Amino acid sequence: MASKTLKEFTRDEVAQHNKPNDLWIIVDSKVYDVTRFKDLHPGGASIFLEEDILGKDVTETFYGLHRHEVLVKPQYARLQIGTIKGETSQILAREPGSLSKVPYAEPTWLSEGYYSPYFNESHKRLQQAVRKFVDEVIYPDAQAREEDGKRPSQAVFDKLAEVELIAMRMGPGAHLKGRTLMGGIVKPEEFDYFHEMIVHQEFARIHARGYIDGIGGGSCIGLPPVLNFGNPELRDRITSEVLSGKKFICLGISEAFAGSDVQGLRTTATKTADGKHWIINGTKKWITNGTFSDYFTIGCKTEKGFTVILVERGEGVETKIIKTAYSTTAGTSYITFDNVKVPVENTLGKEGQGVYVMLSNFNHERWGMACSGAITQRLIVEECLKWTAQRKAFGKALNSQAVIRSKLAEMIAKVEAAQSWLENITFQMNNMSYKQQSDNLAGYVFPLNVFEDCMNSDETSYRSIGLLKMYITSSAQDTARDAVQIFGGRGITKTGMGRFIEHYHRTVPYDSILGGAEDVLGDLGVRQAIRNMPKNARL
Ligand code: HEM
Repeated sequence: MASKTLKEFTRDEVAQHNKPNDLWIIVDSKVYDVTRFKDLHPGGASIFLEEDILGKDVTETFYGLHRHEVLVKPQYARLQIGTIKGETSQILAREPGSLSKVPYAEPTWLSEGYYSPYFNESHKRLQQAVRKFVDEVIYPDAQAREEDGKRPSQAVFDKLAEVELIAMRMGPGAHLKGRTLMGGIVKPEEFDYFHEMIVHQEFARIHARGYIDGIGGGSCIGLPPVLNFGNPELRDRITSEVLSGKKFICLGISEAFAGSDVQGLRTTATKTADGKHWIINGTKKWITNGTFSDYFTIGCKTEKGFTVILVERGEGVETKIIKTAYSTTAGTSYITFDNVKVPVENTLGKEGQGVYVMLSNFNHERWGMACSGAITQRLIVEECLKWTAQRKAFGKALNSQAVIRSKLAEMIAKVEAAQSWLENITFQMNNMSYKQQSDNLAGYVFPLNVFEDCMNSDETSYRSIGLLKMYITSSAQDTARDAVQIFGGRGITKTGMGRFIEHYHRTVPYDSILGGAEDVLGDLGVRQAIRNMPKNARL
């Protein structure tokens, strides 16, 4: 609207423009000339010709049918010709980087007037900067890519790399050393799991589940084995390429033949006669980011057992897209390896000990998913609180119905519980060594039947990350179902008012399957508790 001078009108003046060939309306103290637009209106022309619309204030009707973003789009914003004298707009689009004032739309630590024992000034600085970055850089690309299904734009990866967000998404550690994080607002040595939680939670605010995986789902799980088990040359080269956003890596374990059952995997790696190379044959399925990855951290069967090997894209490697319920922007792929020759130096960890390599990042991955799962659920609470306040049915706001309030109560309680539990676990992680985290928060889950013998004999784990993730993903599915009921037909429609609800409901099962299926994780948590029952405990 910057180029157009807006005039001021009285409500009486607007009311004069009440004919089909001269039609103005008022929305939130702004005056729109919709004379020509009415014939292009996606909701039809006839609705503008009603007595209560022609020349009238239609704010309430408008917000019962449209998201505010409609008026912000340039093609519709230009319909505004003026404002009402002496009035100011009440409804404002959220400023990039700002916090929501809707109750429960933000976790307690970001809500005005509340306190938290966990977060300090550097956490707050990071949260503000990442939220602005997400609003300005990631959200627009995420929404466009969800539409066209293409991979996230390289320009976004370049910007992510510039502020070291790709590195921060890997969590605290040596890979952050010497890097300038978000323009220097957090020092690498002070970066802890709460900082990482902030990054995951802010990223998850884009209402685009496939895109979240598209901008780094593969590297978050494919790079750690290289970081922790690759030889120094390999580790440094690949880490630098991936963290600079120039190259991409993914983790390939599951196959059409087997997922959790590693013994059932069929991809083989056989050594050449001179012992210098592996020859890899086999397939992988459901590999996030596979279609655009340059590197593949894959599980193979070798003479000595399960082994993890890094494969570079080249002769014999083919990737093709798998269409899943979420967007192809995640690059979910089917991969074939036909006689792929790989130097033995690309072996990650020891031959036959791939299970340790694979398990080493499992807890971290699950916890990361719990971070984003807790926040996407919260976004749905915000959508529902807004919708039930602005939508009228039987002459009253939806939230005046007890049955609606009861659903909202359930949703709010779940999301608050999820975040509190997550923050507690994150605090434990910050204060524990890696071994203590494995012993006390995780235990091995994948696949229990085969690798029971891998478990630490001194394991004391019973505050389980697995149970936390199970709770978040199962309550998320309840919330998705309730939200669809609240939004009705709009909750199953890909455009308009309920589009984020439709998206959430369609993609919410991802978190309950990826990184450990919900039931398996729940069972693991209870088994750990049972194993840790004191021998002398009696009623
Ligand atoms: C400046 C004024 C308006 C603009 C720019 C506008 C724009 C739009 C757009 C873009 C849509 C497509 C759905 C969406 O993306 O949300 C739509 C749908 C619709 N609009 Fe409007 N509109 C305006 C005013 C109105 C008014 C005053 C009414 C009510 C009398 C109305 C009734 C509808 C209806 C019934 C639909 C279909 C909604 C659905 O499918 O659920 N519009 N409008």
